[in-house]
Amino acid sequence: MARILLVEDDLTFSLILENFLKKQGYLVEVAHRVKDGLKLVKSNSFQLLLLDYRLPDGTGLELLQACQAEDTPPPVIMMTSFQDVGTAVRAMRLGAFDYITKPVNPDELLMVVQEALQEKVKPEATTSPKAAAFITGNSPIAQQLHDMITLVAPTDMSVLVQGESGTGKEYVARTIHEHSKRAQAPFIAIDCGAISGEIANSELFGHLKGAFTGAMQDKKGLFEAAQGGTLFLDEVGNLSYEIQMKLLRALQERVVQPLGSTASIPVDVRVIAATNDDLINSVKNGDFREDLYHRLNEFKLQAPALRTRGQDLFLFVDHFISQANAELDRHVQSLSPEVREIFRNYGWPGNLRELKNVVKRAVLLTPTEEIQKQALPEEMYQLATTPRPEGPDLKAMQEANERELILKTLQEVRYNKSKAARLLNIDRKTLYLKLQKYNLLE
Ligand SMILES: Nc1ncnc2c1ncn2[C@@H]1O[C@H](COP(=O)(O)OP(=O)(O)OP(=O)(O)O)[C@@H](O)[C@H]1O
Repeated sequence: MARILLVEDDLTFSLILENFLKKQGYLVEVAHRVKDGLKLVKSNSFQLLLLDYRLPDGTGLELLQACQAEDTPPPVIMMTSFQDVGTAVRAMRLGAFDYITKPVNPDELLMVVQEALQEKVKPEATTSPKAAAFITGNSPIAQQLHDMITLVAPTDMSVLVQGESGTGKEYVARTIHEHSKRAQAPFIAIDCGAISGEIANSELFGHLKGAFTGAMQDKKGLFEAAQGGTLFLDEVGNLSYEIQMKLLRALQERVVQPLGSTASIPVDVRVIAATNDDLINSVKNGDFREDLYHRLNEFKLQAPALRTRGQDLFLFVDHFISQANAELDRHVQSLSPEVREIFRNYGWPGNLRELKNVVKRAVLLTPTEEIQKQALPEEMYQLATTPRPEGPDLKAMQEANERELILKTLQEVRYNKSKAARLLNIDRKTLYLKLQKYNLLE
C-alpha cells in the first residue's frame, strides 16, 4: 500500500482529499504547513508527495527541493491554482512528476497519482520515445526550426537548444540524434535541474565502489553509457561549477574520470544541451563558465513558444487527443467550436506540456466525441471567454477587444500585473481598475 504525504493548508479540502485517497486504498499523512511537511519527509518514507503550492509559511517548491536532495526522491505532484500554472511548470523543471490545477477533479487526481506511482523515481536518464511519436508542424517558424535541425544533425557540432519550458526542447534534441550518423547508438537524456552535487557527478561521469558513502558498487556514468551516441543535458544551467569543469574536460579532451578513480576513460559522445533562460546572463553573472558556454553553443536553436505557432496548435490538439484516447480508452474526435475559440485565445505559458495536460484531462472527462468547455479547468474558460456584442455597438466591441488584450497579456506574463501593465502601456492602478471592470480579478 503506497504511503502518500499530502501538504495542503485548506483544512476542508485536505480532509476531502485525504478521505478520497484512503478510500482508494492509500495510506495518507497530512500536514498543513511547509515546516510540518519537512519534518514528516525527514522522519518517514513516502512513495508520493501531493503538495499545494501556496502554503502559509512558504511554498510547496521548498518541500519539492528538500525531497530532491534525497538519494531516491519520491515523485511529487503539485496542486496549483490556474493562475500559478507558470509556477507549476517551473516545479516540473525542478523535478516534480506532474501538476494538477485546482479545483481538483477526483478522476484526474487518481489518474496522475496512479501514473506517478508506476513511474520510476526521478532523476533518471531516459531513452525517450522515438521522434515518430512527435509532429513537426506547418507554421513557418516550425518549418524553419525543422530546416535548421536537418542542417545541423549530420554534423558533429554541439547544439544549444533554447526555449521556454515545455516547448519541446527534448524533442528537438531527439530529432537531431535520429538524423545524425549516431542514430544507431544510444540517445540519453538527463535533467540537470533534478540532480545536484555528488549525484550529478556520479550520474554523468560514474563512480567506483566506495567513492562516497552509499557507493556500494562501481557505476558507469552517462557519458560512457552514451558511447558513440548523443547525451542530452536538459537545464544545463543548473550544473554546479565543479561539474561544469568536468563537463568541459569531457568535451575538449574527450575523456571522463569516474569519482574515486584516477583513470581517464575515452568517450565519443555528442552533447546537446538545453536551457530555459538566457544562459548568456548566467555567464555574465559568473554562474556559468564562459568557455563551456561557447563549447556547448557551437550551434544555437530556438524552440518556439506555442503561442507563436499559429494553426500548429490544432495539429498538436489532434495529436494529443489521439494519444489520450489510446491511453484512457476514450473516443474523443474533436473540440467544440467554443473550446477551439478558448484554445485560440489562451496564451499557453506552459506550452506543449500544458496543452498536453489540458487535453488529456479533457479527454478523461469526455465520454462523448466532442470536448465541451466544462471539461476544461474552470478558470480557463471563465477567463478566456469574452462575450462579443451582437449588433454594431462600437463601445461594446472596443471593450470586448480591450478585455481580450488584457487577458492575453496577463497570460503571456503569467499573471505578473506589473509586467502586464508595462506591456499594455498603462499604470498598475489603471490595470487594476480594468480588471475589476471586466471581472478578471482572482
Ligand atoms: N513536436 C512534438 N510533437 C508532439 N509532442 C511533443 C512535441 N514536442 C514536445 N512534445 C510533448 O510536449 C511535452 C514537453 O516536451 P519537452 O519535454 O520536450 O519540452 P522541454 O522544452 O524539454 O521542457 P522543459 O523545459 O520543461 O524541460 C512532452 O510531453 C512532449 O512529449
